[in-house]
Amino acid sequence: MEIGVVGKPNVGKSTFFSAATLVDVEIANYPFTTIEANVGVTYAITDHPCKELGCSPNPQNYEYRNGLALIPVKMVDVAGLVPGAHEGRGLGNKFLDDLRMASALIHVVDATGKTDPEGQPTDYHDPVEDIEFLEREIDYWIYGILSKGWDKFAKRIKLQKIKLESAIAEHLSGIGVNENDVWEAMHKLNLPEDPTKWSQDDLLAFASEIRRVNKPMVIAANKADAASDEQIKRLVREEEKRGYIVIPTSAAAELTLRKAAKAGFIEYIPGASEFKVLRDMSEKQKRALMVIKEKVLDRFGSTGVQEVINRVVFDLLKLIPVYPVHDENKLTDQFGNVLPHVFLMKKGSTPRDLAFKVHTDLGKGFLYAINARTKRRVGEDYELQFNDIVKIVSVTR
Ligand SMILES: Nc1nc2c(ncn2[C@@H]2O[C@H](COP(=O)(O)OP(=O)(O)OP(=O)(O)O)[C@@H](O)[C@H]2O)c(=O)[nH]1
Repeated sequence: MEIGVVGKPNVGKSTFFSAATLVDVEIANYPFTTIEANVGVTYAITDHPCKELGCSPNPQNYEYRNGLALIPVKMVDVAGLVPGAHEGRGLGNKFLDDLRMASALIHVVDATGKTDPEGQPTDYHDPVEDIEFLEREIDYWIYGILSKGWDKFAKRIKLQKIKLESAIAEHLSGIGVNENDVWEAMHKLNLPEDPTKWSQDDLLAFASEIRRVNKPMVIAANKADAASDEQIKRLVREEEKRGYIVIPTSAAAELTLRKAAKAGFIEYIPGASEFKVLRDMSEKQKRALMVIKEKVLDRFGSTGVQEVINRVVFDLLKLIPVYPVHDENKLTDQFGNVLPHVFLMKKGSTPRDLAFKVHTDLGKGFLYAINARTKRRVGEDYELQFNDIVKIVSVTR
């Protein structure tokens, strides 16, 4: 699972990515390694079960702070969004390759409107247009993949009576589309069962629908510190009408706060509405932090960056944190570590899905699970809940 950060030049995309991935904690057991420069680790942050249960955890694949769980998530800086990217213009191909891997997107726009479509300074450019522009780029990209050899493809499917959803899903598997996505898109548009009857317009509409289900997007209305209330209100109103989550952000403020925290000047937990000064600073540093407090934290409640990440993980991707344990009474693993691991599971997942995520053998030998909160046995049909603590009982153990 990767979150892609996209945006045209100069909107603050790099600042957003740097801020989001600047972490002052190192976790030994990331479920992934970062090898490329544009790949980083960010955190989804939410209440930890110990906050409610009064325990003291020994986290191994996440971080714990003040009752919060910081859960690592992979983030990719998707560079190269320029008009015509879908045709390979500019960094187009690299752009599309990074896009292909992303499960969800954060679209960073300049809420002040002071950046033109090519990323140059301007008096006013409507950020709403940037959002429509990115949608079009992605739509045409998917359409391009689909329409290539479509007639032949459609005839073959019809002739050989192949299931349409699975054939299209296979055709689009390179961008992470599955049969369910295809089914959803087809039914929403009421497209004919016979693919030879699909027009070019149908294909484009279908591509658009696939984009909606396969590349869900949150809008970061960046440089909010420099934007007027009116500008932000309008952007939020326009885009919420079109189904988007829009969050005012100040990536620059978040980067400054995280750097100051990393250097030990302040205590700051991403997403917080305040910070605590720990050490004496120069006048200049103090002033910079004062400005952030007044222009960003007091005005918006936070810098917005962490909220964007949390909304992507918990609302858009509908992931829920679940903690597997060995001992449902002590909430520990075999070695006595309290709630050592967390897994982000798709909402609707079952204990068996969790078992498979922990280890294939555990999944294969799955018998039942115990909900550590209720101490009740739950079966395969149980739907895992946010912050569940679960003991898996398997024949392999
Ligand atoms: N006022 C304000 N300025 C910001 C904010 N975020 C970024 N900037 C400024 O916007 C300019 C562009 O930021 P970058 O992060 O380099 O923009 P980018 O979108 O990554 O641009 P490229 O690297 O050219 O693709 C820089 O001068 C940043 O300091 C913000 O939240 N508020």
